[in-house]
Amino acid sequence: MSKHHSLLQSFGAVMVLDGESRRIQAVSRNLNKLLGLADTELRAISPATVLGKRLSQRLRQELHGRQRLASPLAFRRLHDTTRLQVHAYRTHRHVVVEIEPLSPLGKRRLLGTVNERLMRLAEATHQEELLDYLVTAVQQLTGHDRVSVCHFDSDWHGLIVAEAQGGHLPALLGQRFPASDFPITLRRTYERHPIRLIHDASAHAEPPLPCTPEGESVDLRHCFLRAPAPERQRYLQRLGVRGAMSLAMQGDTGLWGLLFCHSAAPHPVSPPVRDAVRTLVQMATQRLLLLRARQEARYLQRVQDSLVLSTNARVEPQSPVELLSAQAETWCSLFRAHGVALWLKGSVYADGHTPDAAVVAQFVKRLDKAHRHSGPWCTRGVASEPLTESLNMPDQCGILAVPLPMSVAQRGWLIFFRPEQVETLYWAMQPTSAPLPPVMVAPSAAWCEEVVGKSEAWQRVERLAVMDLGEDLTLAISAYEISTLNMHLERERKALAAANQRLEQLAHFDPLTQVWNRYRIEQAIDAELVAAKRYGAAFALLLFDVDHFKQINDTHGHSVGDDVLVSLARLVETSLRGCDHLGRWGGEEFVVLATHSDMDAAVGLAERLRSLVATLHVSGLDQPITVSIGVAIWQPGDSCKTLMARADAAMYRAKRSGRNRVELAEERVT
Ligand SMILES: Nc1nc2c(ncn2[C@@H]2O[C@H](COP(=O)(O)OP(=O)(O)OP(=O)(O)O)[C@@H](O)[C@H]2O)c(=O)[nH]1
Repeated sequence: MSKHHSLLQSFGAVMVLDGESRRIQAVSRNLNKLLGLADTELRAISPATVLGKRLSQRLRQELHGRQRLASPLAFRRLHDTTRLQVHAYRTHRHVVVEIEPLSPLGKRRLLGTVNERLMRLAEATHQEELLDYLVTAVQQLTGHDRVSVCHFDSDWHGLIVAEAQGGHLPALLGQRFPASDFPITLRRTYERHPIRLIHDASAHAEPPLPCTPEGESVDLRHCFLRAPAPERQRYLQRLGVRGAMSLAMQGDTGLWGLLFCHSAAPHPVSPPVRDAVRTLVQMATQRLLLLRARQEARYLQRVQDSLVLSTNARVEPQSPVELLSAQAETWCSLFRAHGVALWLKGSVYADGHTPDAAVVAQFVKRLDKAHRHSGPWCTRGVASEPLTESLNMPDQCGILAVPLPMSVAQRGWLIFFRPEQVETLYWAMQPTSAPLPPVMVAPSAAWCEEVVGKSEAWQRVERLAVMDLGEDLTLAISAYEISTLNMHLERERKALAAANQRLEQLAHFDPLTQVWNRYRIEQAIDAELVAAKRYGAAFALLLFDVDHFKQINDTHGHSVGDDVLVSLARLVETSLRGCDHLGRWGGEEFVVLATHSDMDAAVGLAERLRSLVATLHVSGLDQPITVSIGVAIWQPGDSCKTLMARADAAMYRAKRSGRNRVELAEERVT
């Protein structure tokens, strides 16, 4: 335990009791003065002599099983007008009682003033207004020479953001205190004891006097009256400060800042004023957090408003290139960036000031390895960051990159770039490590430093917002990929349908005449045979053959022969009923399947067709075209083969009987 942990400031007095709070084991030297006791009396006192019987009993009760008094107790000693305030807490072995005089300040008046200040604080709508009002109000209450608010940045450097000046100390507004001024142990202390009062930094600190022979050193680390550590004393001296009070401004994620009250001369602050300042600071901090939360919410809303992508994308999906060219400007202004790149499946899409595509790809490769989790990655010093220092990014200083979880195996990246922002920082006091310039400057003189090679810092809210944007973009790109995939599928489906149709055509139609081929007409005949067998519905087959076709071919050429076949098929097909079918049986032979037809109807149809064909005129052919037709009527027990054989025989009979005729097939002998 370092020595100063058992030294005390003298603006109050301390009594160290045993663990039972029954016996005094040590007191501070000034206790007798505070209580108006003779030095000789000190050795013989008990808690009851100091506090009175009732209060010492109450103290024992309240500390029973508790670490500290819930709130201070006030008392007045017999025959004495001074009111005193008592605080007490337990250490490992002792109970430490701190006693301070209460100034006869009009408590009512103080309350009224504090209330009025609180109301004003609660009405502030901007951080600057709020803090300016806070420092002014605190200075009026405590009378310190200078009251400042110091805000910590993410590196724990403190910037003085508001200040009220009484004139005796130099201004610190806009200056910074290095993080080394606020070591972690000091910051932790503020979590436990949000207020620190140093009445006189130069005052001689004293150890408590042991009152019993076994009196041992007491740990006064948590004592409000503890003396400042020697290094803190020196620090304040360098600042020209003797009286100091500081209060923690506790944010939701840690210490937001500190409120400092400094005076060039020793400066006491009575307990009620301290309480009032503490209330004001707490209220201001709450208000501050609320204002910041509102500001962040407004910013996030703006980012949300720009996230129409996913909704739009569902209606009209855009490609990554389209997305980027439509949104890059908005995104860059939201994230205060001068360039943005989108890395997807090995391709880089970029807008604004970005490094070369090859450099982006290299960066992504490293990032993918080094940064496995789903949150964003950022730096404000590309050249000094191990991941990026060897990459050629001359125009970039800051990078904010968010992964896009496109698939389990592969991530895309959305990357924002910020330029360098040369910043002049004003530091409070010369650094102790730096040698002093030959001409002595006041040790408290500020010095300024130009910070190069850094971009503006990426704010917490920006890192949150970029995750929203990343998610939205992932959705938009996935929607686009799905729609492109669907488009391909649709195209393939159509191509397949067309191929199927072609296949069907080839399989079922005669390529020359476009009427059914033999295979298809046979299928139709078989189907008709099944129906006829089941329902007894008669049907007929008409087999016809062009007369002297060889001679047409030989005389006029094959192509005229083809024309004859095509014209004939067209003519016959168009003159048939919808329920009858025409098929090419082979060569110049055709078959008509006449459904629901008995002998009369079939012969009638054959005759009609025969005379119709005789009227056919084909260009390049001056002779009439005639056909010989054999008609076979379905009989129970018929197959396609037997029916066709009968029709064929009838047709040959027609040929033999002089052509251009219809012959009815003989009935099958059963
Ligand atoms: N142009 C053309 N000719 C074909 C086609 N298919 C078969 N032929 C010809 O049709 C002719 C049929 O002749 P034949 O079987 O002797 O009969 P025909 O000359 O019509 O005599 P009859 O039937 O007895 O009146 C042959 O010369 C075949 O080459 C075809 O698709 N186009």
